[in-house]
Amino acid sequence: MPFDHLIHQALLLTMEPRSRPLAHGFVAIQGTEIVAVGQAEDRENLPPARQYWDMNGDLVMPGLINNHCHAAMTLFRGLADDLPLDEWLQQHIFPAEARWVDYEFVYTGTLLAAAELIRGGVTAVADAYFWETAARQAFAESGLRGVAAQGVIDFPAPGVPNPTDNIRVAQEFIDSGSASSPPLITSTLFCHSPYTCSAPTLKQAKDLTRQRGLSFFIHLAETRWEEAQIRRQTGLSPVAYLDSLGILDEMTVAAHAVWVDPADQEILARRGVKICHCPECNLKLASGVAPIPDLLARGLVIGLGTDGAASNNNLNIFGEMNLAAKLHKAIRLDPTVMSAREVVELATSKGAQVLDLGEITGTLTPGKCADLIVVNLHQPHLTPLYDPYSHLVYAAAASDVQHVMVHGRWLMLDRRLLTLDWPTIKRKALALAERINSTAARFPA
Ligand SMILES: CSC[C@H]1O[C@@H](n2cnc3c(O)ncnc32)[C@H](O)[C@@H]1O
Ligand SMILES: [Zn+2]
Repeated sequence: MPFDHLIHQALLLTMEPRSRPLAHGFVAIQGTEIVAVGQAEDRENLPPARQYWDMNGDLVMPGLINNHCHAAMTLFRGLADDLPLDEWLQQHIFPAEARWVDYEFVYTGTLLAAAELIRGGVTAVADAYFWETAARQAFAESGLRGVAAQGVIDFPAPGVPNPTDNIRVAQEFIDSGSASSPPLITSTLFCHSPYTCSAPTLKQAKDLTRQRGLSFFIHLAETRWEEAQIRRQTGLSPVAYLDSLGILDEMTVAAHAVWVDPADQEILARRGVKICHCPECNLKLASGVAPIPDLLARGLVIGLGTDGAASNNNLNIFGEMNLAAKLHKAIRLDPTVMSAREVVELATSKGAQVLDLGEITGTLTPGKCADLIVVNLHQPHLTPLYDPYSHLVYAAAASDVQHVMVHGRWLMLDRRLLTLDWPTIKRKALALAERINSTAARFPA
């Protein structure tokens, strides 16, 4: 029986442990699944395919994974810049969210984000926001894989005016997801932070995700302000505080982990907490630099994330790879840390493990889902090529992604989006932005 797609004549990165780049590589796909991977000479025993895709030497690799995003915040991009996190959040973003964020805002903003993510080679994303049912719907339409997490915070929030309802709303979101959501999207919750969620809220939220076997997400140890605040309130660091509540385990994903001293690092490693490194957002908000080489040396599983477009200000994982590779070299005065290969692993195979999707995606392996991207190497800035990992991290751009496939389905071919109606998304996004712009009290004090 013929299989569906044969992607061939590729420079292939499978991203399996210890794998090497394969020249004249191929990937055979049946339905949603990869059925064979190899080099030209291994093709002889393969049945014919329904469709052949000659990549003419372009790079084929697993899709990139964005481990931390607030997709709908694309509609707040550039609204408030050049501020520290506490001021950015409390005086600008929370008031703007209170005023503007509803189902339609989140739906449109997430479609806008999905377009940017796909065009940047992302095939799986972990999102967290309010009105997350709208985000889940938008992701489902886009064809992206991902985790949609309903935000939990002990303040009035969009769609959850009374904070005492926050866990109930998250539970309903999770349960409606397992009943009806498309198989590519997992539904869970995201506790905003140790400084905006009370101890009972954190414990209830963790209990809920434990009962359902889901990942628990949180912004953790992001700023020096947070560190000082939690120490003042509890006498413990943010990491030690969450550990004292029983929150930390291998199904906990901590975004940022900037202010983690060796004792915190030891706790994170012992509990098997997964980390999402967001270097660009941490630089822009001047939050600091997470000690990623130390955390990697302790064996933690780490992925990369952009955070939202209002604090980054893009959803570009190529940019995160580039920064993650260079930042730690400069801080440590050591160019050997964070090799290009290691950084591409964070953006692919390790990123999938962070989202508990390691069995499903993150490497080009027979039996896993066909989530892959094709990078156009036939360009001046990528010619000649000695080391594909080097080009991906130090030379390539998001716009070099030519084709994107998720779950055996092309989402983009020759940079044309196939699942999303870009003119409609653009029109709706501009209409919402016009309303935001026309308000005199854009930044209520
Ligand atoms: C419950 S998650 C959504 C919530 O988080 C806010 N947010 C976005 N980026 C950050 C960040 O880097 N640190 C803390 N909070 C952030 C977002 O505006 C939503 O209110
Ligand atoms: Zn965030």
